[in-house]
Amino acid sequence: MKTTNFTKMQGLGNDFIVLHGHDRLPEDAGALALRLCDRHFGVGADGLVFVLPSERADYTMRIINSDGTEAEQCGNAIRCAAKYIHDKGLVEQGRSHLTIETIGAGVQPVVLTFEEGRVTAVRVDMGEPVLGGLAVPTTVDAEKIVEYPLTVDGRELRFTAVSMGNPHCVIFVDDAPGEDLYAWGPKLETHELFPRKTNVEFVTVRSRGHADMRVWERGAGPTLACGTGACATLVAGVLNGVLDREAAVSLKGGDLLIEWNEEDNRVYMTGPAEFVFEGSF
Ligand SMILES: N[C@@H](CCC[C@H](N)C(=O)O)C(=O)O
Repeated sequence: MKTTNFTKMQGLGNDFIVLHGHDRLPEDAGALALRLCDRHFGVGADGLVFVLPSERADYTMRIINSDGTEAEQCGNAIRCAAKYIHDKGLVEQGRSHLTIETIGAGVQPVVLTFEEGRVTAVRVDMGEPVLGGLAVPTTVDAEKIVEYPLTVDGRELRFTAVSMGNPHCVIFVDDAPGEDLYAWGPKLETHELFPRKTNVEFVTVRSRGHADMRVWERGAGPTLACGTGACATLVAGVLNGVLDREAAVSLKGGDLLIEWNEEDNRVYMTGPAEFVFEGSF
């Protein structure tokens, strides 16, 4: 029987099973993610991450959600992939600048921070945000997608749709940590307004430089952190005039520093990545 080695990693508690050694995404990647990500019958994770060869960058990262669907992009996973690529010796040791290709954001430059030769933090160029973008149908005017009204089960909400390569629906509320994600997450994720479904972020702004965010992820449910969600939150906060272009976004699993640069229009995310354990199946 064939044995495959894996590495369990996490970025702010958003956890992944990382596989390396395939020359392309396997055809059964979705089925494998469903089996391995299961927290009772498998290894347990929010997603399955493949570190693959790239013709345009140092490596390619592909991410399959725990429900078996592929996501275009994942902020926490790309930091984990960067640490994996360096610390496992896939590039020369001590090299601080890498490029990683994703299907949602193309070639993404990343900058590594080291302690005792090991990566502790990663700054990722997450690309240019798109207002609306693939988050909403083409029939909705992108200019109107800031604080767009939506009624779900009698609750009147307003959301800002931002694509960071993957779709996000950002909702500003009074008490994000108090939101019942299980009640509202699935209804918003699968709402007919979002053609490719959506990640859902509830956000409470604490100051112009700090917001609390809770997330219900498309294809994974409630996770402890979402990097692309934190980026979408910052962009939505700037567009709504409530956040500065650089802010800390506090998630259940910890904080991310997000910057939306005025000059190049790109979003930069900085945060940690860690190994958890190794195994085989
Ligand atoms: N946890 C992620 C996003 C993972 C993909 C997402 N569930 C989707 O389907 O778009 C992050 O850190 O960005």
